[in-house]
Formats: sequence, structure tokens, C-alpha cells
Amino acid sequence: MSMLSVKDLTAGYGQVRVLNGISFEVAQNEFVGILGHNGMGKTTLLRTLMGYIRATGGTVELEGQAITRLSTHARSRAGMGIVPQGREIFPGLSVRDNLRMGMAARKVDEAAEIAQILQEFPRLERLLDRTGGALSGGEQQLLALARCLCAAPRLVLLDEPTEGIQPSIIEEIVETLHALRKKRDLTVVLVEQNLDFIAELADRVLIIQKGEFTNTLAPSQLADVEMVGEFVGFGAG
Ligand SMILES: Nc1ncnc2c1ncn2[C@@H]1O[C@H](COP(=O)(O)OP(=O)(O)OP(=O)(O)O)[C@@H](O)[C@H]1O
Repeated sequence: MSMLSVKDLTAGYGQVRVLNGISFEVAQNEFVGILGHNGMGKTTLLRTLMGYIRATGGTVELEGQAITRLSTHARSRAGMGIVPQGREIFPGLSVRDNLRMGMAARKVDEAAEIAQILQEFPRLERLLDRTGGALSGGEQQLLALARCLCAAPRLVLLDEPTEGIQPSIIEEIVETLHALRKKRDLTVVLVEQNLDFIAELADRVLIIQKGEFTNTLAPSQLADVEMVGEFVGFGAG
């Protein structure tokens, strides 16, 4: 059974349709990348999968369960999590309290849960009492991912995690995701513009153009700048 199964998904804003019939499957423990120009619908797709935007047509199944009509909270309880573009941590709360907010919907031993998260995100340990807004972009991205994991998702949707982040922390995010994949048996759908990042993490890469998937690339093909440029238009950048 697939972890995620999406069929003919359509969605948009008011009368403007942005997703024009998206279909794809993601296997358990697979990492799938999504690549496309700005404005092609990547963020809209992740937000529709998470239930922030209502699908106007099509179906979404998580581990065989129909979730197309469920609320965002219900999807979260069913095992789906999102790390949104721009990270959206709570800037006025401490790192510890940001993590606590991530667990709010579950009955867990907070201290034990935070100890586990710190093993997976050692950089956060000395930052626990700092406010989220005082962290660097890369640290905020790690915190956003850690907070998402506090809800114990099995599928994580990542929206442009490397946006505005220094290369040294980008490499740390790659390593963290590889480790989480093994340790938590995590499945990831990853929207990215950073070709190196996506090539290091994704098992396959779906190309989105005008709200539709038009091609699938192997990660090794991302090194072929001309080929990527043909599909995505920013290969040379
Ligand atoms: N809240 C909104 N209301 C109306 N139109 C929107 C809204 N959000 C996005 N759009 C439009 O929907 C289309 C797809 O946007 P979306 O953010 O999904 O693209 P994207 O591929 O994620 O691009 P980016 O990388 O710039 O975020 C764009 O034409 C955008 O202008």
C-alpha cells in the first residue's frame, strides 16, 4: 500500500484553478522531490494535501485512508505533517515552547519527547531557552522540522526548506533528514528549488508545470543543467 495516493487533484483560489489534475503515489519511506518554476503550484499542492486549501476535485489517500474531506487537524492525527514555506515558527516563544506547541495535540511525556528530539537535533540543545525569533534562518528551519516531528507524523511535506539558508546548515538539514528517514521510517514530499539539495535527498523528482506533473527525473539527471533548464527553466541559475 502507498503511503500517499493522489488522484486527479484540482484546487485553486476562488475561480482561479491552480492544480489541474495532479496524480502521484509515494511509497512508504520514499523521498519524492517536486521541482518547478515559481508560481507553478508547488506550495498550493502541499497546502491542499494538508487540508488548508479545499480540493475542488480528486482524491487523497493516506495509507489507504480517504482524507480528501478531512480537516488539517484530522490529517495531522492521521499521520501527515507540514513544514511550511517561511517556516512559521513562533518567534516570541522559546525553542522549548515551540517544541511543546508541536506536541499539544498528543498526550505525551514532554520531557522524554524533547530529549528524543534533541538527540535528533543536537544543535537545538543550547538554544532551548532562546526565543525562536532570535535564531538564524537555518536554526529556525531545524526548529520548524523538529516541531513538526513532535506531532509524530509518518509523512512530512517540506516546502522549500533551504530558502534563505547558509550552505553549512543546508548540509546539516540533509544529514538530519537522512537520519530521520532511517530512524523514524519517515516518508517525505519535498518542494525545492535547490537542485543539489533535492539530488541528495530525493529518490525521484516530479516536474510540475502549470499545476500538472509533466515529467519524472532521476536525481542523477539534475546534474544535467540543460535537461533541467528545459523542464524548469532555471537550470543555469
Ligand atoms: N492566496 C492566494 N490567492 C490567490 N492566488 C494565489 C494565492 N496563493 C497563490 N496564488 C497563485 O497561485 C499560483 C500558484 O502559487 P504557488 O504559491 O502554489 O506556486 P509555487 O509553485 O509554490 O511558487 P513559489 O515557489 O513562488 O511559492 C500563482 O499564480 C499564485 O499567484
